[in-house]
Amino acid sequence: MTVFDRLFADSTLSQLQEKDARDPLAHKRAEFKLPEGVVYLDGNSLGALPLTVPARLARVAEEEWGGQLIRSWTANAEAAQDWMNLPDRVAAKIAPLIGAQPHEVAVGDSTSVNIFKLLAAALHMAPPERRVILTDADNFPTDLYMAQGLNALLGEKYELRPVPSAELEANLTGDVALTLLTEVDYRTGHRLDMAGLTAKAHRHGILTVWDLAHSAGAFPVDLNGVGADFAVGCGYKFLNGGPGAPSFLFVAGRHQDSARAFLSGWMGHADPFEMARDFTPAPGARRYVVGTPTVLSLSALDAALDVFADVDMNVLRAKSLSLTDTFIDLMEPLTAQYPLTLVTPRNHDERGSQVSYRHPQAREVMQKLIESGILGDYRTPDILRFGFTPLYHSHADVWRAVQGIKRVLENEVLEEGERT
Ligand SMILES: Cc1ncc(COP(=O)(O)O)c(C=O)c1O
Ligand SMILES: Nc1c(O)cccc1C(=O)C[C@H](N)C(=O)O
Repeated sequence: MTVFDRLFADSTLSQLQEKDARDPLAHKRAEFKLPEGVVYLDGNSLGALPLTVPARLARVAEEEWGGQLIRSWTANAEAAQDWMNLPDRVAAKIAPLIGAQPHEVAVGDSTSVNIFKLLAAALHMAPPERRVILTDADNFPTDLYMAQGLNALLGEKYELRPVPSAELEANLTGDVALTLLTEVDYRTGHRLDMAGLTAKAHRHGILTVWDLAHSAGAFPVDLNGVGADFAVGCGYKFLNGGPGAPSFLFVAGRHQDSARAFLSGWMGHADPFEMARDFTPAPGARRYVVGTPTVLSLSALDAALDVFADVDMNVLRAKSLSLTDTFIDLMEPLTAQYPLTLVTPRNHDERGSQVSYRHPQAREVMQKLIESGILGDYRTPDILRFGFTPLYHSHADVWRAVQGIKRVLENEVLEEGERT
């Protein structure tokens, strides 16, 4: 780097630091544990640890489990500490982040399992002559696999129709029973027009199942505002609930009488301890809670969600766009010098909170980046993916990440022995 380069780089950094000084969310970083010397750009895969979580887990383990033992299922209900209603309390915290009412949200199981529950409910509601499940050809594999598995159970009655995202709208036709779409593509970061697609689907009598894995906690989501029918999302990404955190599902209030919970477990019963022989669903989305709530992981997610209590999601979105714009701008010279291609749309409405590039040696580049403390993701076949979490990233972090990427591209990956 020449003296002039350094001058330019320094002034860029100081401009970014000025932005950070004005950042209304800057104080949130202190609420997370982030290791020194690491730029963590993987909160879209596993969110960082909120500092309140370990103490909460210790309390649940030592006092509620160790001390109260089985009484904790119902003890301290007045202080909202009974385990039995923990899934509903967590649902009530997620609801405002996704534009839902608390009774429209259930928390528990994995995203995959919740996709199965909602596909089953929606297919059962759809007119029987509609035989197509429309999905994005590049949807996350588990979404495709769950649809394939359910269809096999239903005797291959349906056609799973995967189409490129640009052709989704044209494929909203009268034979389609439902759409199964992920709002933000896990590889490219491309964000679908959820409002537009939902409205058009409804005009054609099609139900919508949205996967919000890369949306919830990343920007404001307004499920009721767009009239969505069903949705699922992950607890461990932008909601920071920890590895394997329970997932959430959403069933619009207007569908709750007609949608059926086919995985009808006793914890979704209106009165589990009545021990009745037949399933009577609990009111609202609670009927989709299947078995015994996973108290430890629900408690971690419950504590993690408190981070959002004082966060205006519109401010969070503005910061996310500023971080991703900054990253794209700083990376621009590198795309001219190296075989890097931006695959995330520059248009704000068309992206989530991640930025991705294609690179022919993406796997090796990401390996080197991780070794140097810049933690992003490699995704097949050639994607470098960087997730930005406005709660704990600064613009200076973005600058540091780009300097690190530049160093790796300059020094490391193109050595002959490492070519694949
Ligand atoms: C779009 C999408 N859906 C679902 C999942 C995960 O599902 P599960 O929580 O069942 O592993 C992921 C990531 O793991 C994802 O990116
Ligand atoms: N869910 C994951 C896991 O259990 C282990 C490792 C990574 C993940 C992921 O989050 C993958 C992810 N959904 C993705 O966006 O690629």
